Amino acid sequence: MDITVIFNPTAGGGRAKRLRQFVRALEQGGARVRLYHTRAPGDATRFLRELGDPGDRVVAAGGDGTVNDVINGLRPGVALAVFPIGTANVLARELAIPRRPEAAARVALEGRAQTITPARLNGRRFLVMAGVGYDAWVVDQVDLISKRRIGKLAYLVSMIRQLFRYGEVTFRVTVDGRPLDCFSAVISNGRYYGGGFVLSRQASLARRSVQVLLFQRPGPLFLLRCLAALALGRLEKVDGVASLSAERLTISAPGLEPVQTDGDPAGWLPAEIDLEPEPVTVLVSRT
Ligand SMILES: Nc1ncnc2c1ncn2[C@@H]1O[C@H](COP(=O)(O)OP(=O)(O)OP(=O)(O)O)[C@@H](O)[C@H]1O
Repeated sequence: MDITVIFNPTAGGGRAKRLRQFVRALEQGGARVRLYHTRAPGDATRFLRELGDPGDRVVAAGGDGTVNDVINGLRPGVALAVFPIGTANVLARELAIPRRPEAAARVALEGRAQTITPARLNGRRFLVMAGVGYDAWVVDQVDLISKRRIGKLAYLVSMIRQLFRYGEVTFRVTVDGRPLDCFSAVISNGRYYGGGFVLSRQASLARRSVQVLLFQRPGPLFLLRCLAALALGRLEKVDGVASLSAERLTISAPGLEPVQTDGDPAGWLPAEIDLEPEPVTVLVSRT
């Protein structure tokens, strides 16, 4: 079996030792491994698009941002595997992909094939979620040097800093033709968010739709209530949070507003979100 491993050396603050253990386990399992170290954001997409034949499967060794770069360069019919060595690894958590190198290698070699439907933001695929407003500001303003040093805590610092801006900007989100206003929105393709928190109980990676969560009340206090509810997995029960299933939506705002997908900066509004026609095959644990 031929496997291409795309390794992001910056993911999770650097995990070279774990990568060596993972590659060794793949080779001991009989695979021929081609290893590529990414050099910059988006490099994995370019590399895979230019590569003639990636082999039987492509492994994204990194966090959600690395998986995002990989699925944007993945050819139809090639299976994706994940070695979760990023900071949050939301997708791997949702699909129960193990973190230990030997166990993750076993899944990459002989896991069960599961099809999932990527969503798209302005034509670029994402798997986990997209956001505008508060969470896009948090991602946009996170200090990358602190992220390397203190990991998830860097997000906490950015979250506190951005809290007081929440409510200043009104977004227009048109959900399957229905115009709605909000102060932030998260578009979720999967159930989890920011690690192990359940964002939406209705979302599913297997379903051909996304779940749109609209935050329709202003003010930091409302936002704090939402964050507390998120921690308890009850965000959709908060008065002032609307949760709608959708196949296509557009988002706009008066000024220059950032968007995030899968936890990384993804350009600026306006945005159109829809679903990829072709599903992607991901390898998951058999048990
Ligand atoms: N060599 C590189 N130098 C700098 N950035 C890179 C490099 N290779 C990839 N990237 C970018 O690094 C960003 C972060 O990667 P990734 O999300 O995989 O790790 P993480 O942030 O630690 O994990 P998670 O998203 O699960 O919290 C991605 O946007 C990716 O495009």
